[in-house]
Amino acid sequence: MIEQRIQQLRQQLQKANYAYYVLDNPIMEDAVYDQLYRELDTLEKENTHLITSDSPTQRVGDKPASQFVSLAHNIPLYSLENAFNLENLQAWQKRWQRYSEKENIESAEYVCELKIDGSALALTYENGLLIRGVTRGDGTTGEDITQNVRTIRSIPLKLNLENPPPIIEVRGEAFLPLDEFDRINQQREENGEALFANPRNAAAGTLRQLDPKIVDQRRLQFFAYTLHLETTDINSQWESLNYLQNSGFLVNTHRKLCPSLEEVADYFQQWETERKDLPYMTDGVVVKINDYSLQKVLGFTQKFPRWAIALKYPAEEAPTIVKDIIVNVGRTGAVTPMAVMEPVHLAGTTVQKATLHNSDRIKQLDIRVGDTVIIRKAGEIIPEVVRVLDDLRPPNTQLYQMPSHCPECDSTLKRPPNEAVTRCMNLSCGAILRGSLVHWASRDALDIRGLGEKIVILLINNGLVNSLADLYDLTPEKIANLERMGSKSANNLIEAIEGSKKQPFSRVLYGLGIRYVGSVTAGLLAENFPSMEQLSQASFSDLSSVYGVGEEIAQSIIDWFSIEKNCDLIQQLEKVGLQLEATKSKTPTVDSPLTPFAGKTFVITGTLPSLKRNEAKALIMEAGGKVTSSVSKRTDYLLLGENPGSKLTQAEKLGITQLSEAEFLTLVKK
Ligand SMILES: NC(=O)c1ccc[n+]([C@@H]2O[C@H](COP(=O)([O-])OP(=O)(O)OC[C@H]3O[C@@H](n4cnc5c(N)ncnc54)[C@H](O)[C@@H]3O)[C@@H](O)[C@H]2O)c1
Ligand SMILES: [Zn+2]
Repeated sequence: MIEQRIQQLRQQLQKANYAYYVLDNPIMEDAVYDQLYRELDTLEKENTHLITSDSPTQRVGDKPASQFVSLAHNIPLYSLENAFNLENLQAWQKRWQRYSEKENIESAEYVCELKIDGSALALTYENGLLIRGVTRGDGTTGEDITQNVRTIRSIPLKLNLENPPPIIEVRGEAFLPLDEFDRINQQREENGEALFANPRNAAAGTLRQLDPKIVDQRRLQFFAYTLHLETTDINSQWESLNYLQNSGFLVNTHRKLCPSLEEVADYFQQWETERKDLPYMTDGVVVKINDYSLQKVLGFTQKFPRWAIALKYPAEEAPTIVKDIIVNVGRTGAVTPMAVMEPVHLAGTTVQKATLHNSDRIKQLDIRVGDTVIIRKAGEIIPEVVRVLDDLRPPNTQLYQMPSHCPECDSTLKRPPNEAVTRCMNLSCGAILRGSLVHWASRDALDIRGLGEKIVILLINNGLVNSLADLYDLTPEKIANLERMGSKSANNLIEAIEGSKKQPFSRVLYGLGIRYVGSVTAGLLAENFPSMEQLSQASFSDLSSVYGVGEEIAQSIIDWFSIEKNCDLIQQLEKVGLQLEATKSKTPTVDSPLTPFAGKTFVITGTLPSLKRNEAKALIMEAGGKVTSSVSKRTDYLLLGENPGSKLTQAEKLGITQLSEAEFLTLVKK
């Protein structure tokens, strides 16, 4: 079993290496590669008899492709050990201290450098003149690309030194600045050529272009970070960087000399956000022991220097193994398949479940229990399975079939024509009732504190609640005996339920959980149809002609009121005293502190860093403002997110005030 996993991981990593190093066209994210690599490395360490010399853990990079002359490096170019968090970093410090028998020293001086995501080069200067430029290749042999290297403007052809040493070797990273990367890809798109996956691969591909003229047109740059020089004057990495800078190289200015590991941690955290504003890609921080004599004591493993480590930033994609596929029935009856996975760290949290959306998506992915999959989490959304790594599939897996019956109530599941979603159609299904109650009590709906999923399950299982309206028949006596309840919390809960009767009509409407009727739509509907009576009588065209209410929503409302059970529910809710009519809306006064945007018109464009569109809309409306979809002279504010569209251009033309999410939120909170 383990032997087979090791075999499969090796094959998968070799394939990835070939695509990455030889074709400059990666087949997976770096973070996914890194994690599969770690899995292999751990398995090999636990089973040392299974290590083979051709394993990807035993060598650096891959053999270069053959168009260029191969050259052996005088001094090998090593890879860097990876750390993925501050604990890894501390463990590394302990390791090198033990190795150097310097366990007693508190710490050491470290040089922190940004880890530039490009391609490593080794440059040789004889008597101050550039004579050779070689790629890293597999670390021992690279390709002679001197002609191409000569086109890079930040690489001096002649060193800026009065008495240059007879021979010096400089290493550093060739990279493409982001704007240049965009320009090249734009041009490639216009020419119908394949696009580069990322700036690193574009840089590596460019360096290995056979035509130096093309290389010259793509403005590669180079940061120098390693100096090999036979001299006694330079005793540390920090001094060598300054020497490189004085010799005419571009050395990254964001380097920092840190007296201890705490400063390293600060540097790492600082650049986690600031790196996003840099005009080039970085994927971490390289930490190097400053003192050359200590570096010498530590030396190298087969692959890495022991005196340096790359601390990488968390990724949004990671591989993991599927342990089970389950389905979840939501409050609308929608059946959502979910993958249950080996827990994995992703963008700062541990993840165990990912959505598989629906049966079409499952078919498309062909995901099976036992598969290794890549999951992704973008922003705050539930993680999803991006794809299956076929090469890592164990033998004898079974095709996954969606269940034909509801796991809650056992009624037959249906998939309406033209819909991707499978549904439980049984309106008395326990899952639907449970989901409806939780939604009813949720913050944006009736906001009933203390009525969470656990209590809802208890109420249903004890036969106390069979519909939303039953909540209002509960008494402290009826619920005081429930598990973990007690008389105090029983009283509180009943009080909270009672309090929900004062919640405005729009919240009741939202709380009903009619499909597509979110809290913003509920607000719009309540404004245009100020009572449940009026809403239930509204025709399709009445509904769909309301600004912001589309045909889909209109149909969904009509469908909802056509179900007898729903109409009964409305009657019961009316009887128990919920607000089924809107109270006269007060016109907000301009300087009311609760309505800082009274009468102001907003347009939202781009992706906001933390708020969803609907949340932003709701905040604006709560603060007395309104949201329209296009910019005009009447627009007061443009709420500006990332990748804005033409609305920004329009707003700039009209001189409309722009707000970032942060600025907006401070105004809202005033
Ligand atoms: N996506 C894939 O399929 C795939 C395949 C193979 C490798 N990879 C990636 O490549 C990595 C392994 O490649 P690697 O051996 O080049 O190691 P590495 O990228 O983890 O670290 C070594 C490299 O860092 C670079 N670097 C940037 N700034 C530096 C600085 N200031 N000081 C020193 N070095 C600096 C150098 O190019 C050096 O060669 C993996 O961790 C993985 O992320 C990805
Ligand atoms: Zn059901």
